[in-house]
Amino acid sequence: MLLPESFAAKMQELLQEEYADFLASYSKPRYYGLRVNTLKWSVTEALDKLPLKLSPVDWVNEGFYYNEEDRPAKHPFYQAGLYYIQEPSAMAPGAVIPVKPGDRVLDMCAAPGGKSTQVAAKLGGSGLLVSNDINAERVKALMKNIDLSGIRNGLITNTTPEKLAQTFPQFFDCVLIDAPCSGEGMFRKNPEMIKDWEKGTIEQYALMQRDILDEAALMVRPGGVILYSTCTFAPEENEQQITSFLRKYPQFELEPIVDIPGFDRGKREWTGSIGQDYPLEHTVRLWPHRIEGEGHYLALMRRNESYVAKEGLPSNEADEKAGKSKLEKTGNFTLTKEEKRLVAEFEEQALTRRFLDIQDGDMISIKGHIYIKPKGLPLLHRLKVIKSGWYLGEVKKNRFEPSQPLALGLEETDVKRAVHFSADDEDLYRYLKGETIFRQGEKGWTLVTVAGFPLGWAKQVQDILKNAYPPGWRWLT
Ligand SMILES: C[S@@+](CC[C@H](N)C(=O)[O-])C[C@H]1O[C@@H](n2cnc3c(N)ncnc32)[C@H](O)[C@@H]1O
Repeated sequence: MLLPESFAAKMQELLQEEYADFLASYSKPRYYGLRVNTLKWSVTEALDKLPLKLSPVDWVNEGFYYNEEDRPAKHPFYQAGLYYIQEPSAMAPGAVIPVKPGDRVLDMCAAPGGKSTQVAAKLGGSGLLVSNDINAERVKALMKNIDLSGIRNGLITNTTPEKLAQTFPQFFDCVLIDAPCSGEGMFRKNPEMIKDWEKGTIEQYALMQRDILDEAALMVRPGGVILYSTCTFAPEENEQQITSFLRKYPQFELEPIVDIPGFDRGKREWTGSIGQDYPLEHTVRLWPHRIEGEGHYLALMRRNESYVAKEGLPSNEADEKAGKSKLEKTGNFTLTKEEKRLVAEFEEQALTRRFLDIQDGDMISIKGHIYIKPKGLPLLHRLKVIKSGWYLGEVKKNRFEPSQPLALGLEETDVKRAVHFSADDEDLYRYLKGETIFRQGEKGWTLVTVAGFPLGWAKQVQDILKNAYPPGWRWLT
């Protein structure tokens, strides 16, 4: 691989005697990884049932290497959200972030959802995950991955960090910033990134990262953490960025990231004189010549409990009032009597449980689209909200139509009717392609599964299983 000359020269200067090994790593093939989605099954069950040759990634219990030719994204288990395809080093931030069930977590730069889906598994269905990205196109992929993974306690937004900070002052236990960066660590995985790098973007990225970090600082509760990560080697975006942050926000302190064989420590010496007072060796560097994965940097910063905050928006009554009146104008979120009746009718016909037994949240209607919205959220009127919790389906004229995220967030035992296909059943492939399937069954909405794991809906009408697999999800070949 031909590396840009100035990049190579800078890395040689930084790495010195290690540079030869670093350079040699670019002649080796990249690694392929997947992460088991423990919201849906355990690692043991996955290892037992996945028809793939897997070997463990050292730094994440759910992470595995697979062989490229096995193409796990082409297996129906992928369509059931049983694993996420993720570059092994990219699993590190989600592995080290100290999220526990019940936490409130913000993933500020979330698309396409690698870290969000990992964090959601750590939350185990409780607490709140807000996944945001500023890029509307990328948010579509984020939404699909959140849906696929069966995440029910997630809010997806497409907004600026500034607006997030106005909405969520000192709100989160953990804020994850998987920052936009110059991407030097991804040259081997994606050589296209070299072209972007050659446009000379390190300084621009460093500014963007600084702005994102500024807003993040406002959203962490005392005692909470920020996990900052990049996939670049440039000290300007890593140790130097973190040093500037710590100088500006003395209420934050670096916390050591667990020692994992092969991980290197952040370097004070790469900050000139400014970083000398900060324990940058608590931060972590992943190098392609030291581990089986690409380049990354991680820093974990905890907000001091006892620090008296001057920042953060105090609750402002006038502002709350304006927000409420805007919400009232844009739609009343309480279900109408008719909507309640139709949702209850669906529950009665198709499910073994009531929605509100399944998750602790409020059922809301946004123009007939029914969600279970996580409890305890502030007013969201400043934000472009893409998805408010678990999307159950739509009330149409005289009927309720269940959604794809509903199917993927259910368990086999939650439904009255299901058709179970094995992974090699030809009818399963017909279903995934959107075709009608001829088979007998009891009339009504039927969950379709692969080996018991939900894939989507079909509607049994006489001897036909009418396919409700969403057009955008269908297999084309
Ligand atoms: C490294 S990628 C995130 C990858 C993602 N965390 C994952 O694991 O799949 C960085 C993301 O930051 C987003 N981004 C860039 N500037 C942003 C900003 N100011 N606020 C929020 N997101 C931003 C980009 O659209 C991009 O999707």
